[in-house]
Amino acid sequence: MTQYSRVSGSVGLITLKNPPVNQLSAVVRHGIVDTVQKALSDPKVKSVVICGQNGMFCGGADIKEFQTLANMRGPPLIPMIHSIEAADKPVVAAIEGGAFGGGLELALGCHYRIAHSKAKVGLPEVTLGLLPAAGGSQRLPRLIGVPAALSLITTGRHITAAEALQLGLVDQVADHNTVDAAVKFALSVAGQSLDARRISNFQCPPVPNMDALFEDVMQKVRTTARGAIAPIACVQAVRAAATLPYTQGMQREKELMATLFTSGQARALQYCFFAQRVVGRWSMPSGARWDTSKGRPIHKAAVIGLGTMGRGITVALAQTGLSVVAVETQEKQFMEAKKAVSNMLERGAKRSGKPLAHGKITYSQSLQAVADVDLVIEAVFEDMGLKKKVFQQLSAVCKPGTFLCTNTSTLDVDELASQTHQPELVVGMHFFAPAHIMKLLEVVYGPRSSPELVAVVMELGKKMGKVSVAVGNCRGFVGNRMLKPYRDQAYFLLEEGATPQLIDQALEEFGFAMGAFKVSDLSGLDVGWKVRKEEGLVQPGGGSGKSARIRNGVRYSPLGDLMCEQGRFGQKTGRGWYQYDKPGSRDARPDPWMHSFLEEYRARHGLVARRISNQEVLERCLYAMINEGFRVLEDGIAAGPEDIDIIYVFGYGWPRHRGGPMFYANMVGLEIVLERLEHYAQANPDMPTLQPCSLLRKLVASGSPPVNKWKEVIKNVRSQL
Ligand SMILES: CCC/C=C/C(=O)SCCNC(=O)CCNC(=O)[C@H](O)C(C)(C)COP(=O)([O-])OP(=O)([O-])OC[C@H]1O[C@@H](n2cnc3c(N)ncnc32)[C@H](O)[C@@H]1OP(=O)([O-])[O-]
Repeated sequence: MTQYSRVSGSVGLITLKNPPVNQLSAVVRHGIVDTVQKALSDPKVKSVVICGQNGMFCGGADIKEFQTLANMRGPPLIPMIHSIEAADKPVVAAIEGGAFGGGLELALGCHYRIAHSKAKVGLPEVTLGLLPAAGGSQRLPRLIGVPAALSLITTGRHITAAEALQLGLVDQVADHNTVDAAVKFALSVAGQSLDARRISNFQCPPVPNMDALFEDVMQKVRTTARGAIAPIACVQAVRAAATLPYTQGMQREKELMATLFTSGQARALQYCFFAQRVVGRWSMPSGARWDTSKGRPIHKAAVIGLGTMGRGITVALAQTGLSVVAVETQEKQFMEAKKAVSNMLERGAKRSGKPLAHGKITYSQSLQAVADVDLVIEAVFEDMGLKKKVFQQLSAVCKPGTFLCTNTSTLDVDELASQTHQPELVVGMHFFAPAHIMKLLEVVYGPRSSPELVAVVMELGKKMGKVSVAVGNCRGFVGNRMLKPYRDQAYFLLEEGATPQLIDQALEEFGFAMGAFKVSDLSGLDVGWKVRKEEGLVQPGGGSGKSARIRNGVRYSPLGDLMCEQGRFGQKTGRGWYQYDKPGSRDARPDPWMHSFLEEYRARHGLVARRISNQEVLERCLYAMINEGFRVLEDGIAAGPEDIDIIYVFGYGWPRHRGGPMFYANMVGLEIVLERLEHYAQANPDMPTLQPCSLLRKLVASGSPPVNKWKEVIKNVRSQL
């Protein structure tokens, strides 16, 4: 797992060999300790180079080893890195590919660092609920200063070799063979004094107003962390580096890490890391899979409809380098969209430093312009009649074999597919607004969709930098289907005595970016109203008598309809569940009007307001959503709990440090979730979404296995259906 050789006569070359990313598993740490010892005791060796095989320096500690402490055998990282730093022969890190986490900490223990120009480095431990606890939190601020170290350690962001050179994190950047460059460099520094190269001996560069700096950073981090504890511990560790001698700083680093390491948050974040990779290995109920289905290259794509979603999708496609035909038939929208897309591209280029992608887009007002494209994404208004028409036209205009995709967020993808000559070439591509920024893409296949098309779209998603999750077709797919019972419970709680701000506060304290009512104001109450009207659910004035709060035999809250009747559509009208300074403003303030509106509503329906606790808000909203998640699994709409969790983390603002709804249910305890659902279902027999799903019961009966073991139980439940 580590290879040792002597090169150029006097350089000991240590190569880390542990695919896929040369992670520092126990056997690699053993290898490093042994080979460093060998090099230092060999009189012929005057200097040492450490590199990684296959163009990758090191991806850090082996995250799989964190799952159980028992796995963490072998030499610990800290003394291993100390012994490298204390060596009396120069040690040079040759960084190709990347040096992340423990990998960068290893490099910081070396006396010199040479990076390839395409390499990236970073300390991403915070994203795994940890901190750089192999001396990284103490060495990095000593090397590059407190502000830059705080920025890297609290965000975990990866930086380029050029930025690392500018910060003084690496000493040299090589354009060609980095190992050769490092060997040459090692020969040139052999025999030189290392006193000034041991970072642990450095003082942190002084910072004016240090207390104010840390207070400011801590405040910002607390706001963005939304309850995550690792970013806060990272600030505390860097503060220790800035204020304490190295050994005491290391002690603080160790104490902070001990708290984080065993926290549920670290488990949740590490679960998310692996879940994100699991969803890439998609499968369909037909047995088609990611590794047996091959796509074909897409050279030219089209977007139909240039409203908000269509514009974002056009930008996302153009930024991958594809040629894009952007079609909008309405003159006014066409002109506005051209301008908006151009602005979005310019902003994107500025942000990323990548060249502008203007030339990639051709605009047209005619559907005929898409005749020669390989793939079309329809993004017209969310109306089944309109979408059906577009699909009929596309089927007639496009060349045979063109993949047709719809950006619908809830409508039936199979019904749209049935409008075309080749229904197997139709899938859903459910983007989230703004489509060029939001990471999630739900790829919705139907029973007839070809695996080739799913492979094409999953690959395209990857190129656009999306986290793509393949899911089956049903109303709302996975994300919006689970959102409905969550939102319904929020409405019911309002009827029972809560306020929008009480509910939102409970959800935001839990870690959601925004509570249910702020989200509703942002996306517009009129959107759901239109859908409910089409479904025949809306009664003027909300209806009267007992039936006003019942539709199709189940509980219904007309509150949203009443709000819309008053023109309260949310941010766009300056009034919604909250009030805003002016239409379009984002600063939500509680609206005293809401108090009398709710009181009057409750009086009309004979409801007596009661005190609602935060716990009840969380249990009712989240467990209803989780219960629907179990139904999604039972129905085979999602391949596994990881798919659901990744959808919620990347598309719905679910706090990543809580691992996604299904992981969270497991953390709470499935038996507790079941018991609370039974309790609420009994109290509300007209709310079927609170009736515990049979899969949840089966899992509890099977001893509540961990999430990664659910698939077995799900298979059994499905085979009995
Ligand atoms: C005291 C302790 C202090 C130190 C703490 C740390 O170092 S914490 C660690 C700090 N380090 C990090 O947080 C870095 C985490 N890693 C990354 O960010 C990226 O993997 C990458 C940028 C290194 C490569 O991106 P890419 O898109 O080229 O590739 P990809 O992402 O698809 O991964 C390929 C495969 O490698 C696997 N795997 C990867 N890393 C690890 C690991 N450390 N371990 C185990 N496995 C790892 C990954 O699961 C996947 O396996 P699969 O699914 O094929 O079976």
